[in-house]
This record gives sequence, C-alpha cells and structure tokens, in this order.
Amino acid sequence: MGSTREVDEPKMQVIVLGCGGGPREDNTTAFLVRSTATKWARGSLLAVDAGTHLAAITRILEKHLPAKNPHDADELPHTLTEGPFKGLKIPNFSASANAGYIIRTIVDAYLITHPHLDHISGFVINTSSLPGLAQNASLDCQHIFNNVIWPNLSDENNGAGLVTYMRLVEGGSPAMGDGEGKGYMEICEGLSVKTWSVSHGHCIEKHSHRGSNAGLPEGSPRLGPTSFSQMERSTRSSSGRILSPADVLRTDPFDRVCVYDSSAYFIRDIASGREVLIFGDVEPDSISLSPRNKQVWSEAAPKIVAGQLGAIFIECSYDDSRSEDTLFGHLAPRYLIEELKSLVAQVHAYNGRAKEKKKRKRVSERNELRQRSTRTSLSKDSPVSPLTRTSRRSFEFEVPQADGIEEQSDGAAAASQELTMRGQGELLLKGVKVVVIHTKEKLDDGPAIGDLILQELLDWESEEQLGCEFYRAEVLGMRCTFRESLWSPWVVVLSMGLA
Ligand SMILES: Nc1ncnc2c1ncn2[C@@H]1O[C@@H]2COP(=O)(O)O[C@H]2[C@H]1O
Repeated sequence: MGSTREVDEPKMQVIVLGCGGGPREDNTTAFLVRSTATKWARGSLLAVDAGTHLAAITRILEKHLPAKNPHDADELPHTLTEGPFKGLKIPNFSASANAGYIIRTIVDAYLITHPHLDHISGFVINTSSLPGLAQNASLDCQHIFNNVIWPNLSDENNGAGLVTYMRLVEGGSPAMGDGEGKGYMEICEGLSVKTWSVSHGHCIEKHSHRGSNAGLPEGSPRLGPTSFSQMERSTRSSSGRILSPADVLRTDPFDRVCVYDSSAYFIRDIASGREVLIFGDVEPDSISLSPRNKQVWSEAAPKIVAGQLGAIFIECSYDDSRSEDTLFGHLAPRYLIEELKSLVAQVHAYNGRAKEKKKRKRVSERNELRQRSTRTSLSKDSPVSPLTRTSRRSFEFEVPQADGIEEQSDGAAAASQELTMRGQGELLLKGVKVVVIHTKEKLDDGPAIGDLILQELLDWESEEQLGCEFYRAEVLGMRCTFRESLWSPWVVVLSMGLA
C-alpha cells in the first residue's frame, strides 16, 4: 500500500508569475508549470504565457535567496529551501543571475495562448537581453518579430535565430503519444500538451485578416462547432424576426467578422498522467461568433470523471456589473458559470454514455450466454445451422433498448437542456478546482476586483450547485497571492507572494 506521503506528494506545480489582465503591466498573465518528477532538471519548466517573466522570477528569488556572503563561493551551488523554487539548485549569488539561469537553462518552452501584449511582453523583451536563448514558442510572432515592433529574433524570414516557432496541431496529433497520452505532444522534460483553439471576441473592423476566419473565402464567416441556434442571446430584426448572431452575419455576405483566436491547453504530467487545464483569454460560447468552448469541456469531462484533472485555470476578467457589449471577448462570473454548466452537461453526457456502454456490454454478455446454450440445443436436434440462427440481425433484435440519455442523438445537448430546466449542477463538478485568472483592476476605491468576482461566483455556485471550488488571485502591492493556497493531492499552485 502506498504511504500517505506518496499520495499527497504533488505531481505538478504551477507557479503564478502574473494573474492580472491589465491595466497594471507588472502583473500580466504568466505561469510556470513543471512535473515534480523531473526534480528541476534542465528543460523541465514550461512557461505558459509570459506577460511578465524575468522580472517576476527575479522578485521571487529576491524574497527567497539565503542571506550570504557574496564572496564565499563555497556556498554554491545552493539548494533553495523555501518559496516556489524550493528544491532548485542555484549556481549564482544574485537574484538576477539566478533568474537568468532559470530562464536559460530550466525553462524549455513558451506556450503562448494568444499574441496579445499582456500575454507576451515579458517573453519578447527577455529574448533581446539574453543572447543564446533559443526557445520554442507556440506563437506565430510574425506581427511582433517583424523588424518594426521588435527585431526579428526568430529563426524564420532571415531572423536572428533565437526563437524557434512550434506550431501545435489543434486537438492533438494522432501521430503523437501512446495510450492515454495519445495526441499529446511532449513539450518539455516531463510534460506533454494538447491544445484547443477558443475564441476571444472579435475585431471591431469587418475583415478576416487573422484569427479563425483567416483564409476563408469572401463572405463565408467561419462558424464554430456549436450551432448559433443554441444561443440564448439574440437580436431582433426590423421585421420583428428574432435573429441569432449568425443570422446577423449572414444578412450581408460581405460583412465578415475577424474572431481573435486564443487557446486552451491540457498540460499533462507524463509520469503520473495528471493534468491541468489552462485557458487563455476566452469569451462565452453563448455570445461568441465562433463558439468553441464546448469542445474543450467535452475533452475535460472524462478527465474529471476519472479524477485526472487537478485544476482549471480560466479567466474571469470582469465582475457581473460589466455589460455584455463591453466584455471585449472576456468572461464575467455569470458567463463563467454558464461555461461550467456546459462542462456539467458534458460530464452528464459522458456518464450517460459510460453507463450505456456498461449496460450494452452486460446485455451482450447475457445474449452471448443465451446464444451459446441455444446453439448447443440446436446443434442437437435442428437441421438449421446454429450460425444461421445467430446472425447479426437476430442478435440486434434481441438487444433491449437502453433507457435514458443514450436515446438522445446529442447527449450533451439533452443534458444541457435538463440542466437549464432544473438550474442544478447536482454537484457533478465536486472537487474540481477553478482558479480565476486575468482579473482586471477597476482602479477605484471599491473592494478588490478579485474579492468581488469570487463573491459573485460563490453566490452563483450556491444557486447552481455545480460542486466546484473557486480560487482567485489578487494583486497586493507588487505581488499576487491566493487568499487560500491551493493544494490538491497532485497539484500545488504557488503564486508570487506565497512561501
Ligand atoms: N472596442 C474596444 N473598446 C475599448 N477597449 C477595448 C475594445 N476592445 C478591446 N478593448 C480592451 O483592450 C484590451 C486588450 O487586452 P484584453 O483582451 O485583456 O482586454 C481588452 C479590453 O480591455
């Protein structure tokens, strides 16, 4: 039997370097993720977004470096005994030199959810001051490394070759990985990743220069997998007919809307199979012109049922006082809850399918037994071949109709409908940790935005009974910290200020 210590040992660590969505530039979105099994090996840190990066790492180290005699080289290398980098062997005295060591040696790749400045500025600025840094970035930086906004430090278009782009296959490549890790791409020592595109609002101009509409022919706005008829929100045409957002688009084939692409990453600890899900900026499916979150929830559902998903990091930029027309591709608590209800629906549907599969298996085993005994008796006294009698058709006829959810053509949609009717999540997300990120400060004297959003989420939760636990980060001076530290059996999340 495994010891309790073994069970409680975190398998993954997420260090929150920045958790805000602006306007403050010192707390913009940035994480470091690692598999604890790698024990701080070379190339074992994955940066997910890097709105802030080197500066935040330096600040953490300043707080946790030992008091030392700067001339006593015998003290080096030193193993850190506290803070988010606890256990890391550092080769230098100063916080600055050690931060440089971390990003040159331990950080192996940068997963960028989308190339907006609050998610990339640290990465871009750090690259210029670190000659020799060659990193994989899942970012098409051509708009940044274009010799106008920033020198082309990439290895494309005659660039300096400090950054290598890596383009991930949406939904994972079937050629990658084995077994449960199939489709996942190894991204750094100990971690693999699967990515899904999600939508982050749309450009004010009507064109398709980038984002999910790019490359589509004139007048063909790309619609996501969810049909617009499922949307709750709608507008009224001059004739009084209710128009969905898709209809609005279709009324003028030359009006095309450019949807900003963002990403959701399932990051997997290769050693244990545990995962965390980290979203970039994202808007709710219900008001999106290219709703794609449902696909992510569908992928998450079985992992939740299997207890494999440690935490979901998702944005909630505004509180519920924000109107729909000023969300600019973000979530507020009412929409985050709506999305989590969509996840509940997927869990419901998954459970239904699993139940049906089990039932079918049982029935098929029973039938098999029955047929065997029939075959035995037929073979004794019937001229008809037992094989003829056990044809596929007669077999199918004998399978009784399974009840409930499996009769629906789309289990998730049915479950969703049911949820809307009942308004209850049946605590199906019990134990799921939802970490709220990318909150935007209001710059007023009112309560901290994190407090406001968390309270609203808790109010929604008591109404909807989804079962998830909410955590949020807040800005305290130069630091962000969690009001409660998040420690699940396999994920430890440490933010800047936390020991
Ligand atoms: N049409 C708009 N009018 C005013 N502000 C906007 C508009 N679109 C986007 N923004 C702001 O620009 C910000 C860019 O980063 P974010 O997506 O985090 O949040 C966005 C909004 O705060």
